[in-house]
This record gives sequence, structure tokens and C-alpha cells, in this order.
Amino acid sequence: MPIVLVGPMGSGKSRVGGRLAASVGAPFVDTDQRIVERYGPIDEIFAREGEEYFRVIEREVVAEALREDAVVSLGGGAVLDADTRDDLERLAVVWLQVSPESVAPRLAGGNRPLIAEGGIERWVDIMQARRPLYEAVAGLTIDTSRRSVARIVDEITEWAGARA
Ligand SMILES: Nc1ncnc2c1ncn2[C@@H]1O[C@H](COP(=O)(O)OP(=O)(O)O)[C@@H](O)[C@H]1O
Ligand SMILES: O=C(O)C1=C[C@@H](OP(=O)(O)O)[C@@H](O)[C@H](O)C1
Ligand SMILES: [Mg+2]
Repeated sequence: MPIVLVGPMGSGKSRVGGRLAASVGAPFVDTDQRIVERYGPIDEIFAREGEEYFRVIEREVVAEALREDAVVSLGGGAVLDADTRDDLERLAVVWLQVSPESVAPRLAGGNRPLIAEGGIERWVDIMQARRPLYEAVAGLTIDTSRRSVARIVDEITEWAGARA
């Protein structure tokens, strides 16, 4: 069964996911990375086709990834899709949280179209809007603000082991 990482932009889903996969001996799938391989850079998709189109291809890639026995890191907005939330109900889902103070430096230099304008204030607005969705799907919640990636990986590995 997959272990799925959800949470806002910059919470560490991609970074933690890769390390977690190595820790539990499973393949790693980052759905954004798959989208890039198939459709090109995410900021270009947003600029060319818009967010709505991005959400359609994201759903396709997420649905496929959730059928794999892998550690799966989703994009921050993947939980906006009701079918994805249904899929997640049956799976081991970890919500990585992070405070605005801790996430700000992590987002610097990144290429995330939704916060290209508006910065950290926009990040906070998006996070507040999505909070109930993360809450609804998560079986484990970890505040990553002051935790090392190694410690986060250990906590998830232990939880997933006890759950299996
Ligand atoms: N626990 C952590 N502590 C410090 N920096 C982190 C932590 N987790 C991730 N990062 C850094 O934050 C940035 C964003 O991480 P990333 O995994 O891309 O987030 P996401 O996929 O959730 O948007 C990266 O530079 C990453 O190395
Ligand atoms: O929160 C979002 O809507 C998005 C998050 C990004 O992924 P990360 O959460 O990995 O940064 C990426 O999917 C896209 O820029 C949209
Ligand atoms: Mg990511």
C-alpha cells in the first residue's frame, strides 16, 4: 500500500518523500516530477493552459500513482480534487505541516506559480483555505517547522510500520 505525503508548498513533501522511500525500501513517485516529465515545466503549464488544466492532468497522474506500491509525494493542491480525497481515504496519508516563518526561506528561489505574486501572504491564504482538506485525509500529522528531514522520516517509518 502506498504511503502518501500531503501538505502545503514547501512543507517538504518532495524532499522527505525521497528519503522516506529509501528508508522503507519502496519506489518513490513525486507526482509533480511525473507531470514535468510528461507535460513540461509546471510554471509553463500554468502560464500556457491555466490552473484548471493543470488540475486535470494532475488528477490523472495522481490516480495512477496512488495505485502503485510506492511512497507518493503529491503537489500541495492535489487534495482539491474530490476523487483524489476519496482515493486517499483508504491509504496511509501523512500531512506535513509548516509555519509561515519556517516555510518562507524554503520557498525562496522556487518556481511555484501560485505564489509567484503575493509571496508568503498568498501562501498563508492558500494554506488556510486547504487546511480542512488536509485535516480530512491525514492519518498522521507532523509539524516539520523545526524538525530535520531525518527525524521526520524516522517518525513516518515508525508509524507506517505499526500501521501495516
Ligand atoms: N524539515 C526540513 N527542514 C529544513 N528544510 C527543509 C525541510 N524539508 C524540506 N526542506 C527544504 O525546503 C524546500 C522545499 O521542500 P520540498 O520538498 O520541495 O517541499 P514540497 O514538495 O512540499 O513543496 C527544499 O529546499 C527542501 O530541501
Ligand atoms: O499548492 C499547489 O497548488 C501547487 C504545489 C506545487 O507542488 P509542491 O506542493 O510540491 O510545491 C505544484 O504542484 C504546483 O505549483 C501547485
Ligand atoms: Mg513537491
